[in-house]
Amino acid sequence: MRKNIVTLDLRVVTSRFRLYSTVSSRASPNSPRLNPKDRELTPDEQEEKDAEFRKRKTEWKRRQGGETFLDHLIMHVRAGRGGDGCVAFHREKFKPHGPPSGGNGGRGGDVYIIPDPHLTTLSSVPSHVRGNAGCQGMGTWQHGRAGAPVVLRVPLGTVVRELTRGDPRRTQDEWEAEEEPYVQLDKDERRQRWRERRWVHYPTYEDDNTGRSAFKQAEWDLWRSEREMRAARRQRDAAPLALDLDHLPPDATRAPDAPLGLPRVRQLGTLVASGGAPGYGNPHFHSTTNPSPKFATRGYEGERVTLELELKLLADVGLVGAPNAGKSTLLRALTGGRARSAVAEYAFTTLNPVVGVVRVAEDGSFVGGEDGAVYDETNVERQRERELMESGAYADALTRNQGSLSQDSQELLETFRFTIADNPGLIEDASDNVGLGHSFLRSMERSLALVYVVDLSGPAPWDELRMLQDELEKYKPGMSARARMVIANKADLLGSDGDPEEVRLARAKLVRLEEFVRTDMGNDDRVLDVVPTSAKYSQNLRSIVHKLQTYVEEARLASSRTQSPFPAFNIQQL
Ligand SMILES: Nc1nc2c(ncn2[C@@H]2O[C@H](COP(=O)(O)OP(=O)(O)OP(=O)(O)O)[C@@H](O)[C@H]2O)c(=O)[nH]1
Ligand SMILES: [Mg+2]
Repeated sequence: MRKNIVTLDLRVVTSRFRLYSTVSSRASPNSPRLNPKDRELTPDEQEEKDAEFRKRKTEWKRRQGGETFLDHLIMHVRAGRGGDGCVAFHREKFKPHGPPSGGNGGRGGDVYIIPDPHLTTLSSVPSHVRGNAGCQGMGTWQHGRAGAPVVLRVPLGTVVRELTRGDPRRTQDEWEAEEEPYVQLDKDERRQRWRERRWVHYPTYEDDNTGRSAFKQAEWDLWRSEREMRAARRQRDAAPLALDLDHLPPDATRAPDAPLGLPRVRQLGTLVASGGAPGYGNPHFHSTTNPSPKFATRGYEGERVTLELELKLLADVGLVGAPNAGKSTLLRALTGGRARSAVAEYAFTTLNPVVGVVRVAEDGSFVGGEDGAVYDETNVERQRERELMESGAYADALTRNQGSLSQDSQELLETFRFTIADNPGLIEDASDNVGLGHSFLRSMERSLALVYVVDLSGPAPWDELRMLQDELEKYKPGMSARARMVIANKADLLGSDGDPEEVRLARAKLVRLEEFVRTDMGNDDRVLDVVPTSAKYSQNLRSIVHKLQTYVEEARLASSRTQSPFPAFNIQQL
């Protein structure tokens, strides 16, 4: 009793303390005790803070040598374990020997995988996944709750492969893992262990159970069903999982004949590991010959699989260039500012590849590509936007829908569309993980065409170009053969003041670059196109889009010819 009072007192003290602490944390913002760090920042200070944060992030990422852009991952998945069955008997007044009433266990939780368009790298995807276990059955016929499914979200464009037996990176499956500790034991001991793992006995009845014929029969049945489960698992090995998650699953919907008002079914994606089978409660073993079964079974382990995840970005064209060449600016200009790629004057602004869609109309114009539109650094644009907002310029502005009406007419004429990927900057010796490394090039391996972006205002764009080509070759021999064009960006910086001498020098520089490309970079069958442009001021973008469209069309045609789903039609056979 004394002890209870002390506990009660303590509780009062803690609740008072809690009350006090909530009051003090809600102090008014003008209170002199407020931490100066919590003061609201002015927009300029906020901008500065953001820039500082982004720079620190870049530095951190550079120190990792690009290894934080994960496009390859080995994932170990374990589905949930099934819940154990329960041994219980019903108890009621005037009924001393009630019927068996132990509930079954719950099924172990499954593990599913689904593509998510909001993710861009595999770094947020866990490498070890465990499903939720099913709950145990309980007395009074209460079945255990099934384990909730785990849904793994991976970026759109992820390829999932199950590792098969014999692959050193694969971990044991559930049956192998269960047997491993007992390999050294003799037959009787193994049988004994198996029994311990599979059965739940009514307290003190274990020895009695094992001598009964009903138990032996149940054991034999269990053994047979287990053999079938093992065989089914082995069959699964023969057809390992292979998924190409490059399409979003259709919207979550009801079945067409479902009654109105029923909630929509949540999309779970594809099943990768199913949860373990649950154990049976003792009523399952009830029969005329065994009216009072004092045993139940335990749940099984869930499936264990090892998956290899690889992220392939689904871009038709990949931009390759040194840091600060203007790749992100170009992507934004080509997509009318829709692709959200950060642009800033410091190197390695882009940390992960970003994909944008270029939509081309019949007359060669493309959505958003007005001549002379300016795509400045992202923070400058944000600042300008904020100033407009504060000046009230948006008060009478058209809404987004009204504004896009004029664009809609253009979109109606859209005849071709392709995707283009902006990449982090590539520098010399990226293959030794300098800068951001070059692991991001893996996602470019399958793109139909590569485009070099160089800074024409730099001292020697040709050296930059040679370095880019060498790095591509170091990453994968033959990769540079996929390059089709050189974009000489920042042409606006040359001869901009109209001085004829400057203009002449700029022309000479471009001619020298073209000469270099023709003599040193072309392969036997084709010479790369060289196009001067200014991504920032949207100059000469139409011809770039036209050329890109031609490359993509050619490559799509070639690949559809090589992988035709229809066998060649032979008229002689008719
Ligand atoms: N004058 C001029 N400046 C440009 C042009 N294109 C880009 N810039 C500027 O060059 C700087 C770098 O541009 P980004 O687009 O971030 O370059 P990036 O190649 O994506 O750089 P990383 O992401 O760091 O590899 C920014 O300050 C841009 O405003 C251009 O055509 N003309
Ligand atoms: Mg960039």
